[in-house]
Amino acid sequence: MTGFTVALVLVVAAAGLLRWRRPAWYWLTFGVTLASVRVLVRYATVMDACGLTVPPSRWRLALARAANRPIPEFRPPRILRLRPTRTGLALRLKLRPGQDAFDVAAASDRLRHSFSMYGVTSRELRSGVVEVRMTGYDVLKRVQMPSKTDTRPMRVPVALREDGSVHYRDYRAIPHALTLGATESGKSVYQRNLVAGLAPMNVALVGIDCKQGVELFPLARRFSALADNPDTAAELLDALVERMEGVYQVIRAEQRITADVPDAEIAADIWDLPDHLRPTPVVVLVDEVAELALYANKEQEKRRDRIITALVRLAQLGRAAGIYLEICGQRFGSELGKGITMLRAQLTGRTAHRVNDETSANMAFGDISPDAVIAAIQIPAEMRGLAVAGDSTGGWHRIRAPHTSLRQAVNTCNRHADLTPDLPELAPFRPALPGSSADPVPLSKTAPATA
Ligand SMILES: Nc1ncnc2c1ncn2[C@@H]1O[C@H](COP(=O)(O)OP(=O)(O)OP(=O)(O)O)[C@@H](O)[C@H]1O
Repeated sequence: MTGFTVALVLVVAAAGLLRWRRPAWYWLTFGVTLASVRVLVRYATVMDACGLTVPPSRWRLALARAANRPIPEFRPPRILRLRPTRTGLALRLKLRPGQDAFDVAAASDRLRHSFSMYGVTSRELRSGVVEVRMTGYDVLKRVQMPSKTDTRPMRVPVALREDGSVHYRDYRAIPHALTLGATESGKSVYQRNLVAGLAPMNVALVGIDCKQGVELFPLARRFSALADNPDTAAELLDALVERMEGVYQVIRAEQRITADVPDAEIAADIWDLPDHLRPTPVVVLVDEVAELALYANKEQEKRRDRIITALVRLAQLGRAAGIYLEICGQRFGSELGKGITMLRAQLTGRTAHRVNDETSANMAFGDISPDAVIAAIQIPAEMRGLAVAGDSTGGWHRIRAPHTSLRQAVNTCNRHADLTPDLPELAPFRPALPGSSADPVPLSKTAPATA
C-alpha cells in the first residue's frame, strides 16, 4: 500500500468513527462539505424526481423551435443561496411561476432521503422565496446549544428545534405559556432551562411549587418570592394581582402626563414607559398546577376558587403590567374544575412533552393544531425531554432542551443572585436562602413517633 492509500484509509476510518460517535463534529469536519457538493450536484435531478420543476415557458419553447434547438428541460426553483450551518444546510430558493411554498413543504420527506440528509423542513420567507433547512444528523439526540444566541430582553434560548435552529421562549411575543407532560417526561428540566436562561436578565422570578418546593426552592437565591403550598400560593397570587393593579396605576399616571404633550408616545404597557419608571417584569413559574386546583372540603374549595380567579386575572391583564405566567403540569383540562378552560385559553404558548393519552395531547393543542396533537402522541418514551412546542398561530416544532442538571441550574442562579430584585409587595414571600437556619429540618425530627 502506498502512503497515500494508508492516509486515505485513515481519514475514511476517522470520518466513520466521528459520524458514529460524534455526529456534530463529523458534520463540522467532513459532513458539511460532502453534503454541499451532493446537494449542488444532484439538485436538478432531485427536484425533477420530487415534482418540483415546471415546464419551460411558451416563449422559451418558441425560441428553441425557431432556433432549431432541442426542447428546453423542465426547470427547478432557482438557488438564491446555499448556506452551511452548525447542524446542516440552509437552501434559499426562488420559486418558479406556478409553484408555491406548500409544494416544497409537501416534498420535504422526498427531499430528505434524495439528498441523504437527516431532516428537511421548509418555510416561506417572502412571496415566492422559500428556505429549505436540512439537518445533517439528529440534532435532538444530544442537544448542544450554540455558544452565541440572539439574546434580547425577556427572550430565552430554551431548547433546540429539530431543524437545528434555536427555540426561544419570548415573553413579550407570547406572554403566558402552558407546559404539559406525563411524569418523567422532562418538564422540570425544561423549566430549569428557563430559569437558568432568565437568571442573568433584569427580571423578578416568582415560583409556586406545590411538590413541597423540591424543584424551585434549591434555586431560591435568584427568586424574589416562593410558595410551596396552596395556602401560601393563594396569598402570593393575591399579592401579584395587587402589584399588577399598582403597575396599571403607574401607566395611567404616565398617560395623564403625556396626553397633553403633542407627538409624545402614550404608554400602553410597561415597555412604553421611560426606563426610570419601568417596573421590573415578573415571570411566575407554577409547577404541578393541578395541586392548586384540588380540594377535599369547602374551605379548600374556596381557596381553590381564589387561586384560579387570581391566575385568570393575571393571565388576562398581566401582560401590560409585565407579569408573565409559565404554568406546568401533567394535565390541564376541564376536569380540574371551573375557570380552567378560561385560563388555558389565555396561555397561548404551548409545550407538550410525552403524554399518556390523546386527551392530554388535546389539552395542549386541541384548540390550536390537530397536527401538533398527533406529533405529541408520537413522542417516544425513551426520548425524555423531547417536546412539541406550538402557539396560537397553529405553527409547531419538535424541540428538546439541553440536559441541565439541578446542580448546574443552582450554580447559574447563585452566580446571578445579586440580580434578584426585592419587590415590596412580595416581601413576605421572599424565600429563606438554602443553607440558612430556616431550612426545613429532617422529617424524622419534625414528626416524632407517638407512643
Ligand atoms: N432534555 C433532556 N435531555 C435528556 N434527558 C432529559 C431531558 N429532560 C429530562 N430528561 C431526563 O428525564 C428525567 C425526568 O425529567 P424531569 O424530572 O424533567 O421530568 P418531569 O416531567 O418533571 O417528571 P415529574 O413530573 O415526575 O417531576 C430526568 O432525570 C432526565 O434524566
